[in-house]
Amino acid sequence: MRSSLVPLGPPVSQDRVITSFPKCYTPAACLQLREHFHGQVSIACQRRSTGTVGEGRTHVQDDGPKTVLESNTHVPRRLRLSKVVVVGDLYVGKTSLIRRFCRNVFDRNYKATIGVDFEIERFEVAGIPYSLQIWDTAGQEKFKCIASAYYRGAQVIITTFDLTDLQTLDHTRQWLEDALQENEPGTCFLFLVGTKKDLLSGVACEQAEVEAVRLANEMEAEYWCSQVTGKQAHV
Ligand SMILES: Nc1nc2c(ncn2[C@@H]2O[C@H](COP(=O)(O)OP(=O)(O)OP(=O)(O)O)[C@@H](O)[C@H]2O)c(=O)[nH]1
Repeated sequence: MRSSLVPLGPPVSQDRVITSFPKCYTPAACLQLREHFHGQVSIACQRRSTGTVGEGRTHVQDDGPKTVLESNTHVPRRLRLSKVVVVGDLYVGKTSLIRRFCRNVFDRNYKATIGVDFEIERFEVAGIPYSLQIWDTAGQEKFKCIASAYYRGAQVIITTFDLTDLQTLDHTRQWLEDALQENEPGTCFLFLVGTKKDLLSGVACEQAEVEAVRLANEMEAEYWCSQVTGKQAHV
């Protein structure tokens, strides 16, 4: 079935088109992909998940109700969008992580984030356009109150620390607490990300990761590590 939503902007890059799903999230579970699903239910689901998308009309014809979502390019449509907030101490690599993910670049020169910044990354999930709005916050204490104004309404909180500096891991609990304070309990997916894995190896790395996994379990977050340098970038 053809997606009835009008994509905004240029086509989504191939690596952002998601057609395979983890167990339980099969394409068959997506209403918009079911050929014989009742049109009115499909349109209701599309509306529900987007708020305002789909200025559709329902035509009742002789052979039963048929729903047509018409693309009206003059009417701005709201994107399906999730807000991701990245927090953590200064210099741990938040900006580098986001820039590698969104632009596939890495810069060794440190330029402190002033306040906040954000990137929009577009995906296509089961034929439906979907975007992540990724907020990069400043780690410097003096910008904390500016950055924290942007924590509200997050669906995902990524708390970062530097694997080579375990003090930054100790501080993650506070960063997470601050971000959670601005959001309804139980509404955010939580991740703890250890950065700069390329700078650490052997026992030191194992020890840092054991500690991080333990803390992630306590925070009910999922632990990941990253290295965003060179061609071996890995998140
Ligand atoms: N070797 C290595 N260096 C990294 C990695 N990620 C970031 N860096 C370096 O670490 C420094 C700090 O990175 P940023 O991404 O600017 O740190 P930040 O957390 O955004 O800093 P603030 O904006 O001050 O909060 C930069 O010099 C980066 O080049 C990594 O995976 N490996």
